[in-house]
Amino acid sequence: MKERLTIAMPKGRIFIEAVELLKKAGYDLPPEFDESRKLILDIEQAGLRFILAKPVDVPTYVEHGVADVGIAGKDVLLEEEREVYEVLDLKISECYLAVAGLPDAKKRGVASKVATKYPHVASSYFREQGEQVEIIKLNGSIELAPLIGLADRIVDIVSTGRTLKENGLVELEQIVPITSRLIVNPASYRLKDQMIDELVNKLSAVIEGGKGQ
Ligand SMILES: Nc1ncnc2c1ncn2[C@@H]1O[C@H](COP(=O)(O)OP(=O)(O)OP(=O)(O)O)[C@@H](O)[C@H]1O
Ligand SMILES: O=P(O)(O)OC[C@H]1O[C@H](OP(=O)(O)OP(=O)(O)O)[C@H](O)[C@@H]1O
Repeated sequence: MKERLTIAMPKGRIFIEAVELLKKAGYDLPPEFDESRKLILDIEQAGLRFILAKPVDVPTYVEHGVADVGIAGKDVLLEEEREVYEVLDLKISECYLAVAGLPDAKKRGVASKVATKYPHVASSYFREQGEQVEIIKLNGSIELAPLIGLADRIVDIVSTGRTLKENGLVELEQIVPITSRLIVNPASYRLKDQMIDELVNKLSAVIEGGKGQ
């Protein structure tokens, strides 16, 4: 039987750019890919199986080996710290993690509260800065926290800066630039090295080729 490679794809924002990248790399993805509500899609001739997961769960599927490879934002990889190899920067879904707050946030002083979807990244960052903060985990609408008095500052993704601006918040510090990465299960990397190398090489060619554009 032909060997099959299972790829964990993040639904949502990254999905469209990732599909475009795979198509440019020569993977003939059927039109149903863009429209389907199915969570498992097979491309028999190419020996590929795609599973569509919530972005934050992609490293979990790859760590457990039910997916051989996956596409995940660097933000998720930093937060989740899963046992996976990060093999390629796909240079898609660019954004960055930043500290933000109300314009007077820095003057607030001790017992500072920070709201975030990224408690691990945020606590490491403030520890490195030598600042003691209380981290409050939220799951979305992070910008609401300082407006409503739940926190003084937030750690969140910034892309266009529009969400901060429209809510009267300002960026205080940039933490780390973010792009999506190709991740690989360590055992799959040994057992399916040919298929994985082929995928990495084809994607690399597109990424390198796109640099000058
Ligand atoms: N403006 C942005 N806001 C959030 N994530 C972004 C942005 N731009 C790029 N990204 C990337 O996209 C990923 C999030 O994708 P998406 O918003 O679809 O998932 P999600 O946060 O799980 O969404 P939801 O919780 O609404 O399902 C992030 O991990 C990040 O790497
Ligand atoms: O700089 P911008 O281009 O405005 O993008 C950044 C915003 O987008 C994301 O939110 P998302 O739309 O994923 O909503 P949620 O996290 O609040 O669910 C992120 O958490 C910021 O709020």
